[in-house]
Parts: sequence; structure tokens; C-alpha cells
Amino acid sequence: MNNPHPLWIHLQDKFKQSLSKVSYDTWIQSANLVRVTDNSVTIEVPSTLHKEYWQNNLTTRMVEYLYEYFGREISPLFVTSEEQANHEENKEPQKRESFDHISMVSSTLNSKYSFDTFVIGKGNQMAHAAALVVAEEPGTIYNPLFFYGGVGLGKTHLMHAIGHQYLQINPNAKIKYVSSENFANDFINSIQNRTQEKFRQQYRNVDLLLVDDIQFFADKEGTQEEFFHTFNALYDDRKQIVLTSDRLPNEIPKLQERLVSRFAWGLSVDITPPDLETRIAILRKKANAEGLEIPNDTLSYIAGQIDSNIRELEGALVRVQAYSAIQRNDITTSLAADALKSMVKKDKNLDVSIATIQQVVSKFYQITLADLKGKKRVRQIVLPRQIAMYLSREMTNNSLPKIGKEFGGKDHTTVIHAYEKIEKALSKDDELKHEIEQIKKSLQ
Ligand SMILES: Nc1ncnc2c1ncn2[C@@H]1O[C@H](COP(=O)(O)OP(=O)(O)OP(=O)(O)O)[C@@H](O)[C@H]1O
Repeated sequence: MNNPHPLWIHLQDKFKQSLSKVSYDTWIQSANLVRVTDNSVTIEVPSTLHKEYWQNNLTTRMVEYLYEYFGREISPLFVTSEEQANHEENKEPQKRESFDHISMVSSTLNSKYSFDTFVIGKGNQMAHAAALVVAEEPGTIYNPLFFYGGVGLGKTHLMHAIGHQYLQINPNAKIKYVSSENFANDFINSIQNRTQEKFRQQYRNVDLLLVDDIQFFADKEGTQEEFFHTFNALYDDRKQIVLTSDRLPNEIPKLQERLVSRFAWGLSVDITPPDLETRIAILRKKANAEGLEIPNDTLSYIAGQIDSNIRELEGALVRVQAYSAIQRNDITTSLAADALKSMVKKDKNLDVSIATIQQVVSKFYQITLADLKGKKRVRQIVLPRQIAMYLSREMTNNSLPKIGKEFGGKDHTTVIHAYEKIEKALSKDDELKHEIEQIKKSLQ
């Protein structure tokens, strides 16, 4: 590629830092970024051997690096040059995806997130109904509509679905979808470039404003102030506003009281994790959409392993699909079990938090909580810290960045390093193994 894509430059930099020169030259330099979609990134590699190496040894890092770049989970896919050539040949020219797609992700609607592709279950029934009402009668009954709930449960999906439905009824409608972080960035840039008027027009001259993950407004005083005025302008004009967050407005730290009260003017609906039946239905729908043939017992198996986050459920399906392609075998329960080995956390059902793990580990090793979360590099502290990070990864569903944050704001690569170190040590060090088992027992 003459002009490497910024994402590829980012990935190369990351791998350069984490691999030896020989590994980097062998695996990374021979690869290329060929496709980016809303939820996957495809890397082309020269041979099947390369593909298997990437699949088995570099996938975890790729997922982390992609998370860092996009701020969400993106699945890496690997194709050999031969497969890529076949793919290009079979593709209709107008369907070619382009790299421009990346810049559109944050500001346009994702065509996959529609009401048609949304599976209704107990945990999201209310949210789905409210979304439909708002799409059909915007700006009247539930304004703003506020979705809240855990990670990867379909809040963004429903928000986009409202946008699609609205557009169907009203093809000329102006819709703006933005994450709260992008709203904040746009606002700051407008101040720096003295383009506030343009910014205001962009946000206030719309029929439907969708703002995702507003918990990230916490601590951003100026942005909150601006959003307050945006909200008022739209509300007074009877334009619909839809917001999402991981928690209720009054639980978002440092969210201005006047915003909290405005968000309560409309309807707040929570989305809770899907039950097994819904998870199976979601998997079935995704598998059908991909043209995958998966036996029912295998779908139940996968749905039984991943029980909280739908994004992870999708990730599991992608992994099983890739595994079956590499192995050139049909998808069966035993193939799925093999493919998901590293994703299935055996202790995951324990109801523990990072804070509890930190308390138990610091007590066990008789160090203070401050040291456990701090920066001291002495062995008596570093080891317990790494163990606590390892257990947070093993026993909870928190993302790596979140774990890093809970350990005094450390980078997620520090958490990966800790995890890998302890995992490796566990295979050789019986004493450590015993200690970790004891800690796990206390946590139970
Ligand atoms: N009920 C559902 N039916 C089908 N797919 C779903 C459903 N709920 C979620 N998904 C899929 O799960 C993935 C994650 O959903 P989404 O991004 O909407 O989650 P979210 O709640 O916004 O998460 P976050 O808090 O991380 O922003 C998406 O690919 C979405 O299409």
C-alpha cells in the first residue's frame, strides 16, 4: 500500500513495541490491512501458516489495540492473499468497502443496527417498545428517551434503529448520531478553531439527536454547559433527543443537576442482560445473517458460555466461524468448545468486583490498598498487584482499560502484561498456584 492507513500505522507501532524484531519482521511486515467495517478489521497475510500464527498468537493483542483505537471491541479477521484475491473477484464493484468508512463510523447510522436485526427478550422489551414509539412519534411523548444499562447490551443498536425507522418515515430528516466523547471533541475543536457557530448549527439544526454513552460527560464542565444549551434548543423546538449511559443520570458523577433533572423529563428505561433463550435467539439470527449452519445444541452451548454481554456473544460466534474456516471443519459443539477455550472464564460466575479482589489480595499479602494500586516497583508489592490484576481479568467481566483504571489509572497494556506474567508463572510455580487458590476461596 503506498499510503498506509492510520489504523495500520497504529497497529504496526503497537506490535513493534511488543514483539521482538525477528517476530515483527516475520509476521507484521508481511501483513497488510485490507478492510475495515463497523465491527471488524481484516488483515491479509501471505500464507495459511501466517494466518494460523496471527490467529493463535496475535489475536488477543489485536483486539486490545483495536479497542484502544476505536474505543470499542472490533473483531480481527485474517485472510490469506489467495482468499483475498478470490474475495475481490467475487465482489460487486459498488459494494466495495472503503477506508473512508472509518471516519463515518462515529457520525452515521450503522445499517446493521435496525429494528429488524434486534432480538426482543425480557431484558430489553421495554426499551424496544419505547424506541419504536419515539421513532414513530418523535419529540412528543418520551423526550428525551434515555437508555441505561451494562456494556454491550444493545443501547447503541436501539438508538441507531430509531434513526433508521425515523428516516424511513421521514427520508429528509436530519439525524445526528454522536458519542459523548465526539461531542466533547467537536466542541473543543470549535473553540480552538473559532467555529462555534458552525458547531451549534451542526447540533441544533437536526430533527433527531442521538448521543451515546453520556457517562463520559462526567468531569467535563464546559461540554456539559454547551450540551445544556443544545438540549434546550432542541427540546424547545420539539426535536427528539435520545441518550444512552451505563447508569442513571443521577448516578453519573459530576453531572450537573440541571442536566440530571432535564434528562428525567422524558422516559428512562434500563436494559438488562439477556436470558439464555434470548441469547440463543440472537446467535441464531446472527448465524442466519452470515449464512452459517450451526446445530441448535451448538448454539445453546455458545450461549451458555457467554452470559452477560452481547458483544462478547457476537465475538464468540466470529471466533467459532474463523476456527471452522481454518480447520476446514463444520461447526460442531466440540469445535466451538475448542475455539472458545480462551474466552470461557471458568470462574466468571463469581459475583466479585475489582474492589473486592483488591481488598482480599492486599489483606492476603499484608500490604496497603494504596500500595496495591500505586506505582511502587518493589517485588513484595508488584507481585500482589499483578495477581490482583490477573484475578480481575479472570473473575470479572471488566474490560482491560477498566481494570487498568481501577489500579490507579494504569494503561491496559500493563494489565495484559500482568495477566500474561501470572498465567505463565502459574504453570511452573506451585506455591503461587496455591496462594491464588486460597485467594479465590476467600473471594467465594
Ligand atoms: N437484542 C439484540 N439483538 C441483536 N443484536 C443485539 C441485541 N442487543 C445487542 N446486540 C448486538 O450486540 C452488540 C453490542 O450492542 P451495542 O453496541 O448496542 O451495546 P451498548 O449497550 O451500546 O454497549 P456500550 O455500553 O459498550 O456502548 C451490537 O453488535 C449489537 O448489534
